[in-house]
Amino acid sequence: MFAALRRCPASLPRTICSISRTSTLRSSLNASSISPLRQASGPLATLSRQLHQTARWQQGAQAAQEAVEDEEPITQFAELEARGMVHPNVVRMLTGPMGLSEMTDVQTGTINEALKGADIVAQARTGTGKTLAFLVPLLQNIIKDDPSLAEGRRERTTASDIRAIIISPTRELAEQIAVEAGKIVDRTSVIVQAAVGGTMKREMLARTRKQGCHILVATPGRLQDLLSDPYSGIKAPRLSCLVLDEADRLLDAGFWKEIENIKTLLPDRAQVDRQTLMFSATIPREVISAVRETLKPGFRFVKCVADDEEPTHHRVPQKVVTVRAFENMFPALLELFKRETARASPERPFKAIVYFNSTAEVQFAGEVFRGLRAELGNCRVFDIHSRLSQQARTASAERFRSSQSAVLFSSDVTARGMDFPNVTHVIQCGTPSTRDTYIHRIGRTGRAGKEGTGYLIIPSLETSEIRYRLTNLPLQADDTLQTPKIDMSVEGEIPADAASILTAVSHACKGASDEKKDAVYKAYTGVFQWFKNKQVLLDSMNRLAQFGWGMSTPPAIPPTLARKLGFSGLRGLNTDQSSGGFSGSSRGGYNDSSSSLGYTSRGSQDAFSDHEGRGRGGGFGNRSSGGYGGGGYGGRSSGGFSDRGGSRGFGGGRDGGYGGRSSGGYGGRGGESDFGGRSKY
Ligand SMILES: Nc1ncnc2c1ncn2[C@@H]1O[C@H](COP(=O)(O)OP(=O)(O)OP(=O)(O)O)[C@@H](O)[C@H]1O
Repeated sequence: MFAALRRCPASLPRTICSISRTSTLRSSLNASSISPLRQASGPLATLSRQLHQTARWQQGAQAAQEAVEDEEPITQFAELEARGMVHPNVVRMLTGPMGLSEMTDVQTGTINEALKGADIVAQARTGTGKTLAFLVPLLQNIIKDDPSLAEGRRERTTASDIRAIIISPTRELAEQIAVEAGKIVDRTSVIVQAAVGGTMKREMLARTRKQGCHILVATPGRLQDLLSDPYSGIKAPRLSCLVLDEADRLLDAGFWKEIENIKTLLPDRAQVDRQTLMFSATIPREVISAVRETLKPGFRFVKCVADDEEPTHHRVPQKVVTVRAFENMFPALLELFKRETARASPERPFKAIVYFNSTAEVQFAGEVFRGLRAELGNCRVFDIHSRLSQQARTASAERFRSSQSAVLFSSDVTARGMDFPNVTHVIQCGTPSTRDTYIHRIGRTGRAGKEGTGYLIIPSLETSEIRYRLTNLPLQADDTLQTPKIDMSVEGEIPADAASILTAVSHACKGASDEKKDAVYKAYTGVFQWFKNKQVLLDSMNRLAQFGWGMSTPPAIPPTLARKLGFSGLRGLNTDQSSGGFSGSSRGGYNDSSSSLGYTSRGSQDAFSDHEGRGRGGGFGNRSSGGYGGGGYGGRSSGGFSDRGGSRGFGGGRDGGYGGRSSGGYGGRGGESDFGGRSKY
């Protein structure tokens, strides 16, 4: 019942409010009685009609508001108009062009309360309509304060009359929210502007000065810059609402300082009353504790996911594929793409987002898989990450959004809030940095009631880590792919289709730029900082360079950096940046045949034994299906990787084969590209 949504006095311990769908009560106020239109013509007649409509609506709204004060909450958008709670020019956009009728739980839980002016912290699963849950009351409250804005007369306004500010952690999300806001204000005079980093500040300012602004959607850095710039002209002296979308992210260490600075640039709340709305799919307890003092007494915590419930959607199965080693990752990805593309239908084409934990991996995957498009039925391949210009980021996002079938390789710039239509698969390569990151990423599929599938592909050395990081999630082991199990370092017979995948990936990786491989190699040292056994990590990275990328010398790590990473003195470490080239000599401590370095099949088994041993202790998800936590994959029999069909060899010495010697230089690198691992926003 809605009564479960309790008031949360700021001075009392936090109240966690749960919410459930309620039955709809018919309103005593009929929509047609609110805004009857008289026949008239000409601009004056139109203006008079609009003012009359607004005046009538205001009267109706007041009466209706009083009548419904104690009624059940509203669950249909149309009722917001019928009960006089939201202006018809807003509601009819929602129910008309936007095609919405029933409100989601989080909308029911927040819109009613936010319309009354309460501060709100709302937590609801991904893709459940949180954006409209704050946009609708925010807009209505602006109209309530200034009814002349309800009509679409487009009167001139200024850049210094901002009534609401919405802050989003990422640029793409800010732009998306601004587009959504632009839709619902369409029949009003309310003006929406977006201000995001990476775009021309001058252009934004010129546009905003010309058109004015009532609702500003911004990223923290750009907002702080605009508000603190005395010449920007951007001001919010009558600010009535502040929204923090993805609030937990905005309040974590990465943005906290900027948000605090922004608050000092806003009107004093003692002088100008302001509503604060905070939304996210994940709101840790600490966030509530941290913000309690800054919220008005009586704020509501609308929690649409109970603590003991899974935070992800039941209709999104989530599978974990464990690959033997780093070098199995891309073959597993290609095998999965091929299988899922084959299963797709014209009604439901394959559309996937693939997340990696570093920008370097995203860039490399983009290059490699663009070279493999023929294997994917020519489905489009995009990448998006913080190293692209904002223009290129926006272009990638837009192209992916409008594609029927495509793969988007992404860093966490798209992990939160992005509403790409009809994403069928979210594939996460490597364990995400936090459980919340996993939840937000998986939330890019299965949105607004649709189906979707999640895959997590992890190297076996991460098995114990995911049990630690990804608790209380419905993860299921999946060992239906062939390539994850193949030991690339030993010869053995493998099925023809798997061999063909390995060959294709091998060619594509060998053809990819050395610079990107170097960047991935260094990025791994950051991504896997948590991994204690540095020798095992280095061995695994070197296996990737050798068997995955066909390099005879692993990329170099400068001595100073090696020291910082705890890599100094490790077996197989190449610190010689000037060695330049695939010498195959012992200088880099790495070549195809050097068994002393532990790159024979046995050596690699040893490298993983630590984790395989630990994996045995627990298992994960559906243990009976095997393959996860059940120990390592067995060694291969000798005999050479060969295509069973005999058409394509996969032997160590063959061109294009794994472990083959490569020609071409591997020069020393200037600078440290992408070191530090985790992708930035
Ligand atoms: N009441 C509704 N009925 C049907 N669809 C809706 C409704 N409200 C919103 N939607 C649609 O649902 C999709 C997801 O909405 P939205 O992006 O606001 O989700 P979200 O909860 O903010 O997700 P995230 O947690 O990922 O940020 C959008 O395409 C939106 O148009």
